[in-house]
Formats: sequence, C-alpha cells, structure tokens
Amino acid sequence: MVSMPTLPLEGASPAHICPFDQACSYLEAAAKELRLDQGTLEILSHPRKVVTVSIPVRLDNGDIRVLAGHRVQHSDILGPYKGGTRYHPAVTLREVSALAMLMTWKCALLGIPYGGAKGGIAINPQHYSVGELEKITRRYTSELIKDIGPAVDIPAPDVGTSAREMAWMMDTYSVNVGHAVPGVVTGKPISIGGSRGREMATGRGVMIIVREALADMGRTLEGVKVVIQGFGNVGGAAAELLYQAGAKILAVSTGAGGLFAADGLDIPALKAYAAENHRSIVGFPQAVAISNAELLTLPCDVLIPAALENQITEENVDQIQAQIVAEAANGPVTLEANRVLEGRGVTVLPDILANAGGVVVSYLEWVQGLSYLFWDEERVNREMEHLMVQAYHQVIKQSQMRQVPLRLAAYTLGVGRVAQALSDRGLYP
Ligand SMILES: NC(=O)c1ccc[n+]([C@@H]2O[C@H](COP(=O)([O-])OP(=O)(O)OC[C@H]3O[C@@H](n4cnc5c(N)ncnc54)[C@H](OP(=O)(O)O)[C@@H]3O)[C@@H](O)[C@H]2O)c1
Ligand SMILES: N[C@@H](CCC(=O)O)C(=O)O
Repeated sequence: MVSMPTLPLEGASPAHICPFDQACSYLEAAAKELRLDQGTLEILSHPRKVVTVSIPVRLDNGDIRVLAGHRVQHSDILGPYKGGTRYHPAVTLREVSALAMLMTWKCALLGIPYGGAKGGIAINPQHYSVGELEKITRRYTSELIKDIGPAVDIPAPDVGTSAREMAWMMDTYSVNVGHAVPGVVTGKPISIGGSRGREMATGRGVMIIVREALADMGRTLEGVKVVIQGFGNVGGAAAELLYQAGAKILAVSTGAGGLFAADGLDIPALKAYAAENHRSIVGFPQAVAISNAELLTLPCDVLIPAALENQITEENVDQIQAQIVAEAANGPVTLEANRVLEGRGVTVLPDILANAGGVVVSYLEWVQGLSYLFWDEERVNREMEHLMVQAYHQVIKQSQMRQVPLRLAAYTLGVGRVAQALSDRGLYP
C-alpha cells in the first residue's frame, strides 16, 4: 500500500467516492501486475506539483467573489504536462488530481510525448455571464503564468470549457510574455492556430474504439443500439459520428435529463434543436423524456457515459444491460462497479483509451503549431485514427498476453512506459 498523497480533503465528490483514491487503486493494481518497486509506485502516486490560486472577480452586479482555481501537474517524465481545464461546481482538488494522473497514463498509452495535468475551477459556468467568464479565465491564467507554457504545461478544454476559453487563455498568456504563443493551449479556435478536427476529436476517437471492439466481436456499427449519457463536446460528437456510421442512438441526456426513442433518435435534428435552445434538449419532439438513472439501465449494445465521474456505481451496476461500456468520460465507472462489470463479461473500454482522441488531436495541433504547417481535416483524422487503432490493438494484445481485463491491460501499458522512462532518466532521489 502506498502512502496517500497529502491533498486537502475539501468538497466531497459525488456519492462520496473519492476519484483520487480510485485512480491510486488502479495505479497500484498496474504496479502489482508489472512488479514495480515500492519507490517507483510512491513517485507515480504523487502529483509533482499542486497549485491552488485565488481568483477575485467583480461580477456584473458589482459584487466581488473569490473563486479557487487548481492546476495539478502529475508527471512530466515523458514530456510537458498536458490536460484539460474543467469548470464545474463539483470540482475539487482531489478530483483534479485524479484526472491529472489519468492524463499521464493516457498520453503514455497513446505514445504521445506528454506528461499529465489537469486544471479546474469550482463554478457552474451557466451561472456567469460571458464577460464574467472571460474575467475569471484571464485571472486564472495570469495566476498560473509561471506554471504553464508550450514546453511546460499545455491546458485544453474539458467539462464546461471550449475553444472560447482556450482563446482567452492563449491571449492572456501571450500578453503577459509579450508575444503570441499559440502553443500554450490546445483546442483553441482555428483562427489562432487551432487544429481542424479537434472539436469532434474525442467523439471520433470513441467511435473508432467502439467500432474496433465490435469488429473483434464480428459486428459492425450498422444497426448497433447505443445509449449516450451527456450531449456536450464528447457525447454530442460521438452521437453524431455513430449515427452517421449507421448506429441507432436510442437515448441521450444532459444534466437536465434524457430523451429516448425506440427506433433511434434523429441526431442531426436533435443537434439543430439544441443549437436553437441554448444547448437544451428538453422538449425535443418524437422522443420520450427519461431520467439519467433510467437512461443508464436501458437495454442496448453499447453504453457510452460521456458526462462525469462515478455514474455507474455499486448502486446501479446490476441494472446495466449493455454488452459494451465505452468510457467517453473520465472515470465514469467506480472501482467496485468496474469489478462487477468485468466479472459479468461486459467489455469495458477504459477511459484512458476510449476518450484519448481529444488529447491525440491536441498533440497534432501542437505539432502543427510548432512546425508552422497546418493540415487539412482529412489528414488530422487519419493520423488520429492511426494512433487510436494502434493503441487499441496494443491493449488487446496486452490483455491476452497477461490474461487481464482491458482496463488493467491499458494501465500496465501506460504506467509501464512511464516507469521505464523514470528509470531511464534516473529520477530517483
Ligand atoms: N472535451 C474533451 O476534449 C475531452 C476529452 C477527453 C475526455 N473528456 C471527458 O469527457 C467528459 C465530458 O466532457 P465534455 O468536454 O463533453 O464536457 P461538456 O462539453 O461540458 O459536456 C458535458 C455534458 O454532460 C452533461 N451532464 C452533466 N452532468 C450530467 C449528469 N449528471 N447526467 C447526464 N449528463 C450530464 C452536460 O449537460 P449540461 O449541459 O446540462 O450540464 C453536457 O451535456 C468529461 O469526463 C471529460 O473529462 C473530454
Ligand atoms: N480534457 C481532455 C483533453 C485533454 C487535452 O487535450 O489536453 C481529456 O481529458 O483527455
């Protein structure tokens, strides 16, 4: 057992399941399988740097509010720290630390030269005006100015943020250092050095991994019944691409609840409806309203949790009817629920593989920016697909070789590569 990193225990996570403890448990399992020494495990269990900053902001009504912003840099053994920035009321330092650790294994698994990081602010962005969000983002970036940079730590979008926030971060960083630095963030608008294909990248990666898993079962995406929790950047893109590939999207949801259609939802029509209704899908015709709890337990071939952590838990795992669970979100299945699903023979496509398309295209964006040469979308998608399919097959091979489930196989690859680099670099104190 490793000693627990000393992180402030503020803010309980959903259902009191600590995402950082879970991340450490998966790391320990991989370390045991790889027979890593205790010292290596200790090092990998601790984030290298944890930064918490105060963000004072004057609201539109004149009030002053002071928000807490975090950036956790888990590892830079393989390259600059890399990971998204989350704006969500449930953000805690422990959650951000867990997500930073996942980024380390994800980048290593995909073979991209990055370490892992994550940032977050505990706010509901829907409760702030665009002007307030801009002030918050700019102040957060200024406070982190010495900790981020294109060779140091490269933020990207996550829950509650998008290309808009990345543009504000890029501009604030650039103004502070005195010249334009597009490479300080990825997932930015194409007008300032963003990559074609980045917006759809995570959803596209999910589609590719589900397609590969089905192919191994002798099936195609045509007619496959899919249920998706979350209809944001990741869930919305996955729904659109799976729909285009012939899958039947039986249900989708947002925080306000879900929609179900037995013959499959018309995803392009639903996207148009959401665009006209401030991202709300409530009231979409030709669909039945269902709760998020009902959605998760619908009979289907593929269940794609694409919202937040800890959605499939000990409480509802026995009702999950999918044959494949593709973790588009980070950490949507708890440790215990994962055990049950694996025990039942459900194929769980782990987050560090299934949702890696986003960071892969972030990497391609960074590479294009550093080389001042920008590719068309077809090339970006092709390069991303190559890396995703390669990683998928490596995980399958590892799973067969070690006789372990896909998650442990993916972790042994990611953790193993970082441990090897740690040993090669000689970073032991
Ligand atoms: N963005 C990326 O590039 C990327 C890459 C890899 C992995 N991920 C992971 O993917 C997940 C989703 O990220 P995202 O970028 O798609 O975020 P997003 O664009 O903010 O969308 C999140 C979606 O989840 C919905 N949601 C929130 N709480 C929910 C709940 N309790 N039940 C059902 N739906 C709920 C949101 O609905 P409301 O609009 O009502 O809140 C929204 O539709 C996260 O775990 C993130 O870490 C993101
Ligand atoms: N937030 C995303 C993307 C990270 C990135 O592109 O750096 C993730 O969890 O993978």
